[in-house]
Amino acid sequence: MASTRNLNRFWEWGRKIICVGRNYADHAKELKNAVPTEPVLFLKPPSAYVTEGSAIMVPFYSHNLHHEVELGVVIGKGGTAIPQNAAMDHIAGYALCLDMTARDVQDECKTKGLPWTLAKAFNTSCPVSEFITKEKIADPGNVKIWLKVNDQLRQEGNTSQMIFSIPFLISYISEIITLEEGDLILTGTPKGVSSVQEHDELQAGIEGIVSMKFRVDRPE
Ligand SMILES: O=C([O-])CC(=O)C(=O)O
Ligand SMILES: [Mg+2]
Repeated sequence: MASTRNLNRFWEWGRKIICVGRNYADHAKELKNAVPTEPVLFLKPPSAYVTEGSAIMVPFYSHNLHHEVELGVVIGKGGTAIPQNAAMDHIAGYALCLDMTARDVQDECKTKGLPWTLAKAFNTSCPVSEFITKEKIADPGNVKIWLKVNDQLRQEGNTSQMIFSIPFLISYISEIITLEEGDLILTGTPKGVSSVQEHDELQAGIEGIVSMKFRVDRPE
């Protein structure tokens, strides 16, 4: 049955944000990580969402906040162990997303063998664009995503470079974590991640589809 709830403001639903790491070989390599043979997964809480008009806040405990531009997939129909050949039917649409990462804290977590929660899940760590209906992206496996800091191009990639495809990810994730309507999957970032400072302006887009703008700030 079709849902009567409006996914245009999916970030208000309070559902899961499931992130895929190291899904582009060029980014895995730039951080000197091995190219994975299985998806690397982590989570952000819904309190991580921030939309245009509000600032991205540098966590007080970090001095190296990185941007990671990623294509986000918004789930329209939930499911468990969704077969790859049915995966596209479970998508309601897309959003451009930033996986903001406290890289210094992540490095420390890696060294100590600790989870990435403090590096990835803080308030405002998931800026999102407006909701993009499924029809607007004919092939999510072939769109160009980009990000500029203060008008300087830092990241540019194509989702065709993903190691694990969107149908594969939906199938893989849903075998472990049941997907629900309103969930968001962040599909990983291409190379070019770099540091941002308070007062920087981030601009990002999916070529021909959407663009968005965020300012970076630091709590007093
Ligand atoms: O922190 C990382 O490098 C892993 C990650 O999120 C990504 O590859 O998008
Ligand atoms: Mg990421």
